[in-house]
Amino acid sequence: MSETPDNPASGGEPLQPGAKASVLIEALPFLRRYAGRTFVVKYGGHAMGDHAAAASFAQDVVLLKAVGINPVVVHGGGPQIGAMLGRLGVESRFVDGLRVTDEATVEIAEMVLSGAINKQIVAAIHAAGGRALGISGKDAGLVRARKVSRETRTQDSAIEQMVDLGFVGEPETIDPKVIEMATESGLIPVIAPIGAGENGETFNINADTMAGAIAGAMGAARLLLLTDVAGVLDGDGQLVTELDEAKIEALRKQGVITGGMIPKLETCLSATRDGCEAAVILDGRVDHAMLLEFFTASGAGTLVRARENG
Ligand SMILES: Nc1ncnc2c1ncn2[C@@H]1O[C@H](COP(=O)(O)OP(=O)(O)O)[C@@H](O)[C@H]1O
Ligand SMILES: CC(=O)N[C@@H](CCC(=O)OP(=O)(O)O)C(=O)O
Repeated sequence: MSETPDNPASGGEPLQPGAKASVLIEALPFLRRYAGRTFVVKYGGHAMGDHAAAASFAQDVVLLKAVGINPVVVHGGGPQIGAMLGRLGVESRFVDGLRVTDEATVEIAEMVLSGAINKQIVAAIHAAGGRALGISGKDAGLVRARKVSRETRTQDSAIEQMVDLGFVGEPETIDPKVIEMATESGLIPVIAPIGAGENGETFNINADTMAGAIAGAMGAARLLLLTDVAGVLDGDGQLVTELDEAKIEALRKQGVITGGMIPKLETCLSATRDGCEAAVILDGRVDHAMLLEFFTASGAGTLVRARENG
């Protein structure tokens, strides 16, 4: 389908000229505020969906770049790693949202993340008219990782025990020079959540954690976590539009925040403590979710800051 101004790739009725002008005027304060700033976008495996969803995501990223914002994409691929492990007959399990990663698993995780998915996203950005550079945390010393250990409770024991997660890592140091070089050259960095350890070993890093560490180290204006829910929901299933550390703690005590949302919110808090201005959890399945978040006054999803007005 050809993309003319009156035949947008996203479909729908063309806007009247007056409405088009209003949309652009509404975006003006946001364009002025964020020009030249870095937005770290975490694109999760669940949010990737089908070809159309990937194309819509890529268009948003290219548009951000075109208006002078510097998008940095960090991607996941948990479901896709799971599918490949299944095809190869390798069993997999999670502890507190982290995949227990033995030698065979880390090899497959790197192949899926740095190979297949990274290049699919690069291709989608190129198809949308941008230029992307696909790398992992291993490239140019971007992420030095260290091993993660977890204390957890087994079903039949009340005692916390250390669980060896194998080659699961977390960023220890970040050297964002390669990101800055790419950005200054007009490229959009697309980063797979794989890092190298002190002795050259490969570590599998949770993609939220990777994105949060990069956003914090770069002092990003925003960390955007695209997932498969509208944002953080309260006990009545209603979207919570703003959260700080105290409110998160209260929701946790009520048992409202569970599963993958716990590490996600921890990532948001640590990124904002480290220097990222704010994090937003939003629904990556919604067409053009990022544009709705950035360029409309009402925003979308849940905005997280370490402190209220922080
Ligand atoms: N209070 C909450 N609000 C929204 N989602 C929640 C909440 N508590 C737990 N969740 C769960 O967190 C999930 C998102 O985390 P996760 O599955 O790790 O996402 P991703 O794979 O995109 O990183 C949601 O699909 C939902 O099942
Ligand atoms: C250690 C660990 O759990 N790594 C993740 C990396 C991918 C990821 O985080 O992908 P999503 O964002 O799509 O969940 C994994 O192996 O699934």
